[in-house]
Amino acid sequence: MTGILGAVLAGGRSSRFGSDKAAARLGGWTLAELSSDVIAPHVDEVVLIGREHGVPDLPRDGLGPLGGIAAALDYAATHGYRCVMTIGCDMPVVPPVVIEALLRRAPAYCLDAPILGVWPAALGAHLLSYLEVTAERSVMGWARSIGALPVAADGPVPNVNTPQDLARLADSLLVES
Ligand SMILES: Nc1nc2c(ncn2[C@@H]2O[C@H](COP(=O)(O)OP(=O)(O)OP(=O)(O)O)[C@@H](O)[C@H]2O)c(=O)[nH]1
Repeated sequence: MTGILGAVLAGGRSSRFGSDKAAARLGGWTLAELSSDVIAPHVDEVVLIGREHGVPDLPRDGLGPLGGIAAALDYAATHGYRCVMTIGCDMPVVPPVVIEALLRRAPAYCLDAPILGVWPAALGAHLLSYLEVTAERSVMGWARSIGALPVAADGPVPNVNTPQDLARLADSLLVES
């Protein structure tokens, strides 16, 4: 057993964005690269999870981010990791203090952006049966069901869903999008 796997969820449809969000650029880097950089200092390895990325999703459509988390937990368990920190590829800016709070309280998720969380790798089987027996697809719903602690960010955690979100974030950081 080693430490923590970092998993950037980079699948989904990006329908509100209009093209693959993971590849959109902010200040010269892709959103997926920036989200990887957010968690990289806190984990042992970072992988991208999604159909066209490093670790494939579960072979089942329509699961959304929870399907990506299930694929990450499976990768973590089969590679000897104790737990997984997940982040969306659309979360390029997160205060380090939020990441540290999540790691201290694991299992825990960010109240303002529940895809950002730390989960024991051993929960993979639980998540698979949860996806079988419920129609619930929100990460927060599953997080509550396992008793994960909500961590308040106490500040903005920007989430890029639309080109306007990206433009606003670029303006606030004084960089190009
Ligand atoms: N691996 C994986 N990641 C996903 C999946 N669905 C969503 N995500 C990721 O989860 C995060 C939040 O996704 P959403 O914005 O809710 O959904 P989306 O499909 O990307 O975008 P919309 O079509 O606009 O809702 C993003 O980082 C997505 O890349 C999925 O099925 N698999």
